[in-house]
Order: sequence, then structure tokens, then C-alpha cells
Amino acid sequence: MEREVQRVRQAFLSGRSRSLRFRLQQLEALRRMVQEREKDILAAIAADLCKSEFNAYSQEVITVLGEIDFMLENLPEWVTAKPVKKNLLTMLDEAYIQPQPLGVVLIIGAWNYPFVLTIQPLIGAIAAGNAVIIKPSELSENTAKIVAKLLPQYLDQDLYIVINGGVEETTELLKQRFDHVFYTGNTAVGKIVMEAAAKHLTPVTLELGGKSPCYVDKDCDLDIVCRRITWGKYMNCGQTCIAPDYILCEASLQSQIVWKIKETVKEFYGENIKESPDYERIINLRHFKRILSLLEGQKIAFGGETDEATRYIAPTVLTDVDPKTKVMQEEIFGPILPIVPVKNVDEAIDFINEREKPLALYVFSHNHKLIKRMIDETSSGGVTGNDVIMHFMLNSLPFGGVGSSGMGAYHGKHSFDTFSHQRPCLLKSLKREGANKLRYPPNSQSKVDWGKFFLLKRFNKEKFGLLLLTFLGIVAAVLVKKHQAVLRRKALLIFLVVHRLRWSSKQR
Ligand SMILES: NC(=O)c1ccc[n+]([C@@H]2O[C@H](COP(=O)([O-])OP(=O)(O)OC[C@H]3O[C@@H](n4cnc5c(N)ncnc54)[C@H](O)[C@@H]3O)[C@@H](O)[C@H]2O)c1
Ligand SMILES: CCCCCCCCCCCCCCCCCC=O
Repeated sequence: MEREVQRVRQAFLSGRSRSLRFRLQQLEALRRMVQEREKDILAAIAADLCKSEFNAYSQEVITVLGEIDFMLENLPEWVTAKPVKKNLLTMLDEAYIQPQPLGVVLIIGAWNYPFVLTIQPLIGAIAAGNAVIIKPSELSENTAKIVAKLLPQYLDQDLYIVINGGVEETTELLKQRFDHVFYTGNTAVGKIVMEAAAKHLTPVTLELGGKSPCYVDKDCDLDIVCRRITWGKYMNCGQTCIAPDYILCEASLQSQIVWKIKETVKEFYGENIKESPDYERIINLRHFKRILSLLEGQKIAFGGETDEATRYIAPTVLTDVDPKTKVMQEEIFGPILPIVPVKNVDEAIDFINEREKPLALYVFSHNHKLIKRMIDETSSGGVTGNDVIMHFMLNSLPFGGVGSSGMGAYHGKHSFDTFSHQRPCLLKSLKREGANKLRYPPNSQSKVDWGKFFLLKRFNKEKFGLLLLTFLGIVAAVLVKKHQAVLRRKALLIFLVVHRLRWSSKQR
């Protein structure tokens, strides 16, 4: 493992990942890989999650292609140095921010959307000029294998490598020094990742999970609300980090919501859900059993059918759920939707605020003010009002958690920033030492006064005469020396003095 990381670091130190041309070439190669090997990629995702090729394409491949196109379009502008505002002390200098790659980045992917959740961070890391070690999740083994097979065929083989394996390999990898670790997965492993990274003072991005609440106000079109919730909850068999985890609503809405979700499930997946190409399966037996255990003691309004052999769990709704029961204590990450009745929006807000900060928050209402209030008075990684999931799809929005749902964010420019160091650069001249003497010892009241003027724009009246003399001296110098370059510099100095005079008149 150590040797692998060393090899990638040597490749990074060669400097070839830094040029804009190279980054664009690699991103184009990645796009070619996705387009040319689409069938293999879709087949691998299908095998891992029992997902149709249509769904695999629209849930994973579209996002990856969209992200690559967005990067190719905007990268030339993002990589350029950005000049910054200057103060009086630096007005003759050059000051700018230069984004630079961090170095060698470790990306640990998740299994639930195994392609997009591994490749989308990779796109950001390449765009920012880094070398990358990719560790796909071993739980989605088919996608892990295809990623390991395809990437070296299209990308630079020393700068971007895939290491496959389980807990043991990840543990070993995490002992190495990286310049950034980007992890997607559960909160418990997130803590392990952060602890390991802390040993090297390596910064981390943690894309974690949590229980994302969904508040349904009585002032809304329940038919539409229930269609949207049904789509977001049962997509990928509930194994979506930003799926609505549970519904909060007034008790009077509960039975209508149950009935409408039940009807929508029929419309989406047919009478025989097991036969639907649009309904996935639970990733493994451990998660299957974990999800089943959440049903114990609950009132099942509909659903609840299971089949261990195929890890099938039907779309399920639970009513009158007691917040103290197990299903409300951990992230469900499966097709079970509890409804917790609340008296009103105030109680819903308190309910959310009494718990860990979720990855997403959903609010449905015709009342825009109520939606704004929910946003203002709660905290979550992201929010979608009157829909679910869709904030993930807009790459101008940063995607990430807050508190126990994660730290840092990515997507589009936010990925580029996550994987870049914003390097501040100030370029001075070795001339104009006269002005610099003000900051050298020995210090004095006069120097402090100049400091106040340059940095705080505060004027000392006693220095007015001196200033006037300086001003006249400069004007005389300008008249004598007509050389253009000199003229320009003196003009700036005049500007500086006039600026100070303006301040003095203001203060008077
Ligand atoms: N924020 C996001 O974008 C996002 C996306 C997908 C999933 N998630 C979250 O991920 C969670 C479910 O998925 P999961 O894959 O984490 O659960 P999991 O427990 O099924 O998978 C565990 C993963 O962690 C690794 N692991 C386990 N123990 C480890 C250790 N000691 N050291 C290093 N690695 C170890 C395993 O190798 C495996 O890949 C949910 O909470 C979900 O919300 C978040
Ligand atoms: C009009 C046709 C538009 C087709 C686009 C369909 C959009 C589908 C969006 C699904 C997004 C799923 C990705 C969610 C990843 C969540 C990350 C955490 O698990």
C-alpha cells in the first residue's frame, strides 16, 4: 500500500497533472470512457443493486456526464489567478489568489450509487489538478471491479489508481499520508476516517448520512406531494442518503397520505412490485436484517412483505410512530417510511431541532413563508422545498452535510474548491524601500501614525504640513522627470496623498 501511494505521489511531483491542458484531456478521456463503456458500467450497477439500465443511466451516468461537461466548460476560468482588492500599503503591488492542487487525494466511495458517488468526486479532484487513489466500496463489488478495469484504460495510470478491498485494505490505506481524504458513507466510519487523517493533519470531506425529515403542511396538494415523496423514498429501495427518512404531519393528514402513497406505489411499480424493473433490492443480508428489525412493534399501514432469498422488502408505510422506537433512532436506509404525527409546524421545528442535524430537509406547502420559516429555524446539509432529492441534481449548489451528517461539500465549482488550495499571493518590488522603512524598528509615534493612515485610513492633523510638503515635492518631481514610467508611479503617489487629504477633510 505504501509503495502504491508513493508511486502516485511521484507521479504528482512530476507536475504533469497541473496544466489546464492535461486536466481537460483527462476529463475528456473520462467522458469517453463513460460513453464507450456505458453498457459495461450499467451492467455492473444492475448486478450490484438489481437496478434497470434505464434507472442506472438516469440516476448515475447522467449526473457523471453532466458534471464532466460542466467542468470542461468552466475549468479554464476557474484555474486562472483571481486579482484581489488592495489596500494603500499594497496598491503598487500585485495581489491575487491562485488555486492550486492539494496533492494526492484519497476518495473512498459508497455502494448505494456506486458509480456516481465514486466518479463525481474524482472529476473534481482531476479538475483541480490532483493525483487520486480511488477506493470503491467492496459492497458493490461489480461496480468496484469495472471501475478498476476501465479507469487505467482511459486515464493516466500513475496519477489515478484504483485500490479494491474491504475493511482491512481501507484501514491500511488510511495509515498513509494523503493531502485530502474524501469519504462517503456512514457516520461511524466517518469518525474512523477523520481520526486516521488527523494523525497526518490531513483535511477531510465527510459525506455522511442521517435521518432526513419531510414535513407536510396541511396547505398543499397531497396528490402531488405523495407522488414526489414516493419517488424519492422508494428509489433505489430506499438506499439513498437524502431519501426522506420520515414524515412529520398533523394527525388529520395521516390516513390520506397513506392512501395516496399506496396508490402511487401501485402506479409506479404495478400490482406485483417484485416483478417491477424499477424496484431495486437491498444490497446485502446484513442490511436486509437490520431494516427488518426496524419493523418490530410498528403499525404497518401497508407493505411489510419481504423475501430474504432476493433481499426484497416491499415499499412500506408505518403510522403513529413513537419517536422513541428504534425506527426513529437510526437512519433507515431502506423502503420503510414512518409517519410521526405532530400538532403543528412549531412542533415539527422543535422535533427536528432536538435531533442530530440531518443531511437533507424537505418541506411541502403552498405557503412560501412557512417553507422559509422552516429553513430559517432549522439546520440541515441541504433543503428542497416542495420536492425531494432534487437539490443533489443542481451542480451550482454545494452538496454536503452539517454536524453529524458531514463536513465539506462538492459538486461543480464546489468540488473544484474542495480539492484546491486557494493560495494567496502578494508580489512586491524590491524598490520603494522608503515606504517599507515605516514598519522596521525602531518604532515611533510617527510610524504608528503612518500605519494608521495606510491601514486604518485615520489621519493625524499634526502631520498635515508634512503631507502638504510631500505632495508639493511629488508634483515638482513629476514636472522634472517626464519619463513615462516614472510619471505613472508619481501619479499613483499623488493619488495616495490626495486620498489621505480627503480623509483629513472628512474627519474635520
Ligand atoms: N452523504 C452522502 O453523499 C452519502 C452517500 C451515500 C451514502 N451515505 C451514507 O452512508 C451510509 C450507508 O452506507 P455505508 O456504506 O457507510 O454503510 P455500511 O456500513 O454498509 O458500509 C461500510 C463501509 O465502510 C467500510 N468500513 C467499515 N468499517 C471500517 C473501518 N473500521 N475502517 C474503514 N472502513 C470501514 C467498509 O469497507 C464499507 O465499505 C448511510 O448513512 C448513508 O446516508 C451518504
Ligand atoms: C425529465 C427526465 C429527467 C431524468 C433525470 C432523472 C433524475 C433522477 C435523479 C436521481 C438522483 C439520484 C442520485 C441520488 C444520489 C444521492 C446520494 C446519496 O445517496
